[in-house]
Amino acid sequence: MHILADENIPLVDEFFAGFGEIRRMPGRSINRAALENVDVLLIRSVTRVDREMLEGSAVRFVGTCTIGTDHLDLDYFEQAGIEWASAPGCNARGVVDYVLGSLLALAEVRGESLPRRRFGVVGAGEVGGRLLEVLRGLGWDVRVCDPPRQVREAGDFVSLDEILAECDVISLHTPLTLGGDWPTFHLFDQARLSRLRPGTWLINASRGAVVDHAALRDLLLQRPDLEAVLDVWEGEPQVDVALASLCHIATPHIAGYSLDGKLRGTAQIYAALCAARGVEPAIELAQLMPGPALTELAFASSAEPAEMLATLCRAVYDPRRDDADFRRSLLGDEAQRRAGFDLLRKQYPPRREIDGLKVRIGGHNPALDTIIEALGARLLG
Ligand SMILES: NC(=O)C1=CN([C@@H]2O[C@H](COP(=O)(O)OP(=O)(O)OC[C@H]3O[C@@H](n4cnc5c(N)ncnc54)[C@H](O)[C@@H]3O)[C@@H](O)[C@H]2O)C=CC1
Ligand SMILES: O=C(O)C(=O)[C@H](O)COP(=O)(O)O
Repeated sequence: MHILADENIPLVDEFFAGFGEIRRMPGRSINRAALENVDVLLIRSVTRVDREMLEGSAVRFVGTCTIGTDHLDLDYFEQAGIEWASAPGCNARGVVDYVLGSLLALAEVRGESLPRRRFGVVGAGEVGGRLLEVLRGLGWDVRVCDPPRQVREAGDFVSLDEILAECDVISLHTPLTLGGDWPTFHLFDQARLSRLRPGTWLINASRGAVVDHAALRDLLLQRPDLEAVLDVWEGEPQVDVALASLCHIATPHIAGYSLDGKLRGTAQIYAALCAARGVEPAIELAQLMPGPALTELAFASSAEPAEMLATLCRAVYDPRRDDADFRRSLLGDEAQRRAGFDLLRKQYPPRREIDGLKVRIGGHNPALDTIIEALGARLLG
């Protein structure tokens, strides 16, 4: 079996060497010509895989080590009988940690208390669903908009109009879709953006084109009361530099880049290929996952809850560092900026997830216990 893999997929040898010969390439360079004799294609989000690329090739399995599938022509895969797999939920926790870090940064700079805000989560799947759980666990006021789920199940869902009218933090977690009943391309267009409540914070760590970038740029120029956090960009690796300079946090599509999330993505595709080939999985992620550098944090029971929350989150991940690195990369010309976008992602330092934390409290304080539980961290006895 011949496997072609994006060079940025970690642990490819450890998981896939038993299947055959592995060749690696930069994901953006994978094209039709590169597929000669390739049976299995392992990619990330930067490789568009469609009929034009695959027709006439030997590829019979496409695995994307990502949550998103908007870079795949799934209708064509179905027609052509090509098996495929994505990695649902693999890096969802990383995105939640990114949103938490962004909220803490915004609260600090605006001098605001997060529990006083009303949060709107748009899209409550793997990422939005986990975010919702954490925010509600913290006792914060959250509204959820997810029309596809709303038609399938009971729940306290609200419309997008209600989110716009009632929420002053809006976090977007939908897939990027062009068709269907609830398309999300430019879901936040000029008309919807203009309805943001005074002082709203808008966070997009889903896909760039869910927000109309030109409209957001114009709005931010007119409305200094608003704050934006963008991890994803229309047309990335090209970035609207003027828009980035207006954002409070701007990052190069790394919200989900926890080490745990990346390794889980590879492991999920390995499991899917094993299932597709009728092979019993022989490799376990737990054996390959390194231990975290930060093993434990300890607080006195007199710790102030809001400060403990910020300390816990920032000890594991603070997106302001990624924001600073990204802004420096935007100082070059366009070619340098595009290269910088990819390089920051390729050389991303290991980052762990907040729910892997172990926390010790010296004494009893139920408010602190609630925070630890909401974050999914482990309270040590
Ligand atoms: N920035 C990053 O590093 C990462 C970004 N992502 C992106 O985050 C997004 C969410 O990922 P998941 O939660 O795993 O996806 P998911 O498919 O599990 O959940 C998406 C949810 O959005 C809902 N939805 C669909 N259309 C909607 C609409 N018009 N309005 C409101 N809700 C709608 C769906 O019903 C579903 O519940 C995707 O775009 C994914 O590609 C995922 C991981 C990392
Ligand atoms: O999983 C997803 O979906 C994401 O957005 C990933 O974080 C994207 O990572 P790359 O595949 O672009 O490395």
